[in-house]
Amino acid sequence: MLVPNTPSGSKTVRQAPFTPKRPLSSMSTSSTSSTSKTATSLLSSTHKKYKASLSVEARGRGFSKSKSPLPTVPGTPTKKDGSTSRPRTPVSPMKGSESPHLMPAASEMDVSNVDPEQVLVDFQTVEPGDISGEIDEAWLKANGLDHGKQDKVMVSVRIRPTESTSAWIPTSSTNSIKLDPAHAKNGSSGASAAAFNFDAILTGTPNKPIYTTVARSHVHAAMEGYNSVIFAYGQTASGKTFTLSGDEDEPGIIPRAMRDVFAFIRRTPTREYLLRCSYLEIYNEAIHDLLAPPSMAAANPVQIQGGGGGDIILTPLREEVVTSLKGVKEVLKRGEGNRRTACTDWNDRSSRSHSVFRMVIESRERGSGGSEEEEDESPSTPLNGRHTPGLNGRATPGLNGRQTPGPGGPRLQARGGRSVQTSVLSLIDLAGSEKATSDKERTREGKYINTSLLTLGSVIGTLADNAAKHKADHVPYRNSKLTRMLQPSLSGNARISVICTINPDTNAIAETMSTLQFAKRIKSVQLNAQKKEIVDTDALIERYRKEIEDLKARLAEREADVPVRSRRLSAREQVDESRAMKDLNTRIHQLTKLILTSQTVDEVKGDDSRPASPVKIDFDMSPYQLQQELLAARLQLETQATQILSLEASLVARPALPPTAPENEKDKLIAEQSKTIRELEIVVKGYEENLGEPLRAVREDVEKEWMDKVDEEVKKREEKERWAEELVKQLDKEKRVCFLLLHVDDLYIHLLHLQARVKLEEERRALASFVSKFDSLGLGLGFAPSSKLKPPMPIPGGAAAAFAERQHNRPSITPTFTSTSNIFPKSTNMESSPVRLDLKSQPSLLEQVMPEEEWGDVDVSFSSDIEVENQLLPPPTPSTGKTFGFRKGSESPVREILGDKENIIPAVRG
Ligand SMILES: Nc1ncnc2c1ncn2[C@@H]1O[C@H](COP(=O)(O)OP(=O)(O)OP(=O)(O)O)[C@@H](O)[C@H]1O
Repeated sequence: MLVPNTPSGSKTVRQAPFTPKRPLSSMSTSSTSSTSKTATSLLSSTHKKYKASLSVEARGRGFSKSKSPLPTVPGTPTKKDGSTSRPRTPVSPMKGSESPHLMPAASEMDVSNVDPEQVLVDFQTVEPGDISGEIDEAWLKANGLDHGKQDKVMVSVRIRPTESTSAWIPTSSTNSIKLDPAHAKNGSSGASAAAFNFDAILTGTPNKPIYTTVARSHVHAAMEGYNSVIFAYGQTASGKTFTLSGDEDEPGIIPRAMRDVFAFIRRTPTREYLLRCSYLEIYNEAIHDLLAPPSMAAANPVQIQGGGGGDIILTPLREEVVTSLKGVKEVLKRGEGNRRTACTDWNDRSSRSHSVFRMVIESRERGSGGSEEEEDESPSTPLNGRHTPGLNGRATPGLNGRQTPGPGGPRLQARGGRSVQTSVLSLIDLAGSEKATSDKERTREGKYINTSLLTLGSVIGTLADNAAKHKADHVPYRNSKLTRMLQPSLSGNARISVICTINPDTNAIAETMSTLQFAKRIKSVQLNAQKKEIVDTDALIERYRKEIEDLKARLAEREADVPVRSRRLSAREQVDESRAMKDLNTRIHQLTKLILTSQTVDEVKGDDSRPASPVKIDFDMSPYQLQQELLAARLQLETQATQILSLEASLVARPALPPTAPENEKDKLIAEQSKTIRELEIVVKGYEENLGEPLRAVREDVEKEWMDKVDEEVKKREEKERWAEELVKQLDKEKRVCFLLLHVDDLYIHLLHLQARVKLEEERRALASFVSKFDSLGLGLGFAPSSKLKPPMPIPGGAAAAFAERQHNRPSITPTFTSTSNIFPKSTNMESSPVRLDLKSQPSLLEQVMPEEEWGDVDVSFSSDIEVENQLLPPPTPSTGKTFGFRKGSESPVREILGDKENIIPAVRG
């Protein structure tokens, strides 16, 4: 069994997924492998627990790695977690945009925004915490591990720990590895059991020995002015990202290298440094700037342009100046957040792109700081109390005539005869070669990945052949973006260290064999890295002139070619073309200014350090170039407008999903919904065109025809309503008049009635006076009670008494006024017969309560009647007649019936 390469006594606590509960130290002691032992002893002296908080950079990716079990590899019968979580949508490269701190719109440390002279780092400015204390210099020297000085690519193999049986036998003493004979030709795989020899065979989980062995010398070479490239190559899930980035517990090569950079500066008091970082990825054969805001990165993929002498220019590529380890961590974190990773059949967070982290290191000797000349030349206040050496106004735009202009070019100025060294440290995490997966998107990515890796393989193969046979065959660098980008390094101008990661499982023998073949080929590539240094500042002007001429010639060539080419180019390519021309033009402009400025120091300094304004117009541009600029700007605006619209539409169309829903489900649903929306839009459009229009026309015709009729009907109805209203009003009026008439009738009858009474009263009085006269004359007929013997005899006052008696014996008479019509039928002559006898003794009209409302509008009241009667009648006298009282008791008038007539006598008041 393969054992992790952990030194005994090591305090490293991280456990490989395959060794869950056993301390690594105990495992190493139980090992029977001689190779492990060798490696263990080799590294034991350097192992201390790495306590630096480098985790920030690696957390995003490392977290899942440290927690997830070691994934199986292609060919493994069971897929990870039973395939339930597959396939997952790749993490969007724009993910970082969700987090504002991950994606600032523009970094203050963007190299175009800072004055390089103000961000120099030297041994005094390096924080003690930024220094790697883990490297034992003495141990390094003793073991002679400075492979960076060799002219060959340094090739190491790292074997990922496995829980199952390893098919490979590593021999650390000879740095070789071979297939277990049980699995060799005679075995199932059909592969050869021949041994492969490399610079180092590495096993185990700790990343520190890996850094020390395969990367540190190359990082130092970069600090000393050599271009250096370190990359990890291997099949998917073999441990490339773990090796380069690592995780929280085991920081990988990148974080360790950055710490080492600052440690190096701290140890080098004679120099000062300018550090710039960039981070990019190659995804599906397009290069994206991982430090640019996502929208910009998506709209402007990075282009590779060939510089003079085989150098390349990457544009537009953001470079961020870093002055501390913290700054590097932030840059790394931002870039990692934007990397494309996805869950594949074999790896939870498989890198779907090749990622390249670059650090441009410029340095120059520190000045004495005390000379008068330097004081004069450097009026600006030095950063962090340090003194910036004197300047002679010369920038260092080109190195050996081959230095790339634009991004990546030097910013530091060579001063006072002191040279500026420039080098680039590239740390590359390649995407893993893989078999077709169960997911379409992954398979498509896999094709791109495999193609570029194949191209890398054939480039390396040709280079190796050329080196072995002293040939100069064409190297197909241009067949992929990866090889095109690596061209300057692979063609010899860099120190290269390759870590080939392998999965030792028996089911991955073919892939591992292929990785080892690649490692073998690249081992034989011949390198010849040179330091890049500007020493002779006087010669610079000549170089500038030459470079200006070259650039002008290239520009003229392109401009001459434009009319023909622009017909063939797409809009996008035209934009790129105009951008490239703009770059050339800017460079010419800069260089021209620099030459002039060599005599006018202040002017240069001001121009050079000021960040370019985005709206600054370059009046030296030709009309054609300005037109191209305009076109490019317009196109960009249009693209952005379309992007905004489509983003808005997607936002609106976004279906409601529970916030807990996994990303892949959301994406899937959004995609489905967008598809449905598009289909519906097409259907609606078709409907509108084919059916909607005719239907609308028919509806309009019908509406027009019927609208008049409807109006007419409405008018008629309104008229009828008005007529009905009038009628109701008329009826009301008539009803009112009838009512009035009715009461006038009643009143009239009442008056007649009163007249009749007055007349009767007069008659009664006349009769009474006649009777009393008659009596006074002695003619009154009073009769004594009669008998048979005695006939009746007149007595004095007898007539009045007889009259009274007669009155008394008369039946009562009650006038009835129940209703006018009842009392006085129309046919009745009321004047002649105003009173009638009521033999049934019905209550008198005067006894009835007359409802006031019935009299409401008639100005007649009882009181007035009573007034009239009071005036007409004498004061009441006791009467034998029948009397009827009003309801008001003693105050009520008294009604008296006299014979056939009725009289009303007012009641006695008080
Ligand atoms: N030496 C190691 N010790 C412990 N765990 C390891 C080691 N190498 C890899 N792993 C684990 O294996 C898993 C896959 O590793 P990693 O993501 O680095 O593979 P990769 O080669 O980068 O894959 P891909 O090409 O798909 O991106 C991770 O969970 C990682 O933590």
